[in-house]
Amino acid sequence: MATRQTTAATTTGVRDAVVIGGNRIPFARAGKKYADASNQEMFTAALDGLVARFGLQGERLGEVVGGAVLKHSRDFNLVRESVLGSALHPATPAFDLQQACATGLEAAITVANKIRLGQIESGVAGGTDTVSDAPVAVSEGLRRALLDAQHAKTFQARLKALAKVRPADLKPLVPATDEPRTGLSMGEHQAITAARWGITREAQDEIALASHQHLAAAWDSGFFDDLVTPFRGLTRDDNMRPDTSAEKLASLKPVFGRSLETPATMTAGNSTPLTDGASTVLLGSREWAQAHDLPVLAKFVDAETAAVDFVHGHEGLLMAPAHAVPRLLARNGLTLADFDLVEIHEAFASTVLTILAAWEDDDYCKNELGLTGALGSVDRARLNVAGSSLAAGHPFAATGGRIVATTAKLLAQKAAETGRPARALISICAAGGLGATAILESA
Ligand SMILES: CC(=O)SCCNC(=O)CCNC(=O)[C@H](O)C(C)(C)COP(=O)(O)OP(=O)(O)OC[C@H]1O[C@@H](n2cnc3c(N)ncnc32)[C@H](O)[C@@H]1OP(=O)(O)O
Repeated sequence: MATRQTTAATTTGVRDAVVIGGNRIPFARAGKKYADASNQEMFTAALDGLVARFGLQGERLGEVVGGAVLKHSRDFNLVRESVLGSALHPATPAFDLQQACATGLEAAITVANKIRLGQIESGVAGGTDTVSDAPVAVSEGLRRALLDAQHAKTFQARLKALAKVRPADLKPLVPATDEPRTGLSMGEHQAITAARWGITREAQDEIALASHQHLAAAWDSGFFDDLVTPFRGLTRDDNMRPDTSAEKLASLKPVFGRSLETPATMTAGNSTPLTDGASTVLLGSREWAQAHDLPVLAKFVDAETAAVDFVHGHEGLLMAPAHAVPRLLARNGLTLADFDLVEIHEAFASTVLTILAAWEDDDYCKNELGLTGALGSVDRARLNVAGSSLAAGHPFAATGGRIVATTAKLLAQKAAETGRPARALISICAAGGLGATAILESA
């Protein structure tokens, strides 16, 4: 097992960063309601909804941090441009960051840490992604010819540069969910991991059904009324299928893992659908929230990221959160049983199940995680209780913001219901063998 420098307990001696609230636009099926919406339009809409909700018009915030996984080259300053197009004060700094599907959570970690260190008083974290307006690149041959032609000093030189273009160079490069180092899609990678852990089709469909049922119940109860603002005529996540059933899910044909020796189990129903959308979360110091007369939903306690060597090693592509969480728990003196809520991003239903199985496996925890035995089990009644990415959809960079805002509100509700503090664990896997995890507590 590769050794990793352990981090000292750094959570003391810094002030609290709190989650005040969130706003996202409803998530939309790819190619449907937001087919012609750009990342900038979606992120600005999510941001403006947040500004309106918390009366921040003209406010100069400490920082806005976010990003997109699929970005046009013209969007090099996407988040700053969105701020300039929003009702925030134009002197609000902003920057883009990107950590694949963990982008939104990584943005929240960055903003929370700056607040905790006293570098900023307030900030917004978030993300946006569209597969409908994805950038299409040109081949290396065409790109080189176009650049040479642009730099040519004479008409003849320009023609000479363009004459180098071959018919094969005209083939566009469309983005895919393939891992550059293996050529396998994330679905194919996860199918291998699911087969290795013996995850059944029934267990995956059960997770998918629960996701749709929980999300639909949350929408019906009004839970999202102060977390989502309608956009382009869409008022609810349109990936959600309140009428789906175990029978319908069982009838779907497998789409990933069909070339494996074991039966293929991953379908369109238990995999995240391709989705467009954007999300934002407002964070601040307690003092800033109080001075602005704003509510506090939760405290952003700590975070941990991890990466796995899925290229040369045998670990699954989406298993990094399994490695990050034990380190996060150890640093905070906690066990899995100490969490009232657990939010595990449903990249695929089997991702959730392989991570849960890994934590329950004595040998894996000893050999891969360096623990003395199994990390433990997650009470399923505490898992993704307001639905997750299978039902809501997964606009890659926007998922983290959705999860942080949802979790913070769930924590506030839980604490109010029980009269006791509540704690939540967040886990998000990402392309490239990455994973980001965090702990939130009711304020
Ligand atoms: C770190 C990470 O997050 S990694 C994850 C990154 N995300 C991905 O890799 C995206 C993976 N998903 C995909 O590539 C695509 O969504 C696929 C390949 C799984 C499916 O694509 P499509 O075939 O276009 O999906 P589509 O929405 O049309 O669904 C196929 C069928 O299943 C049905 N279906 C899908 N979900 C459900 C459901 N929950 N209940 C009932 N039926 C369903 C659809 O109605 C459709 O039926 P039809 O053919 O009769 O119309």
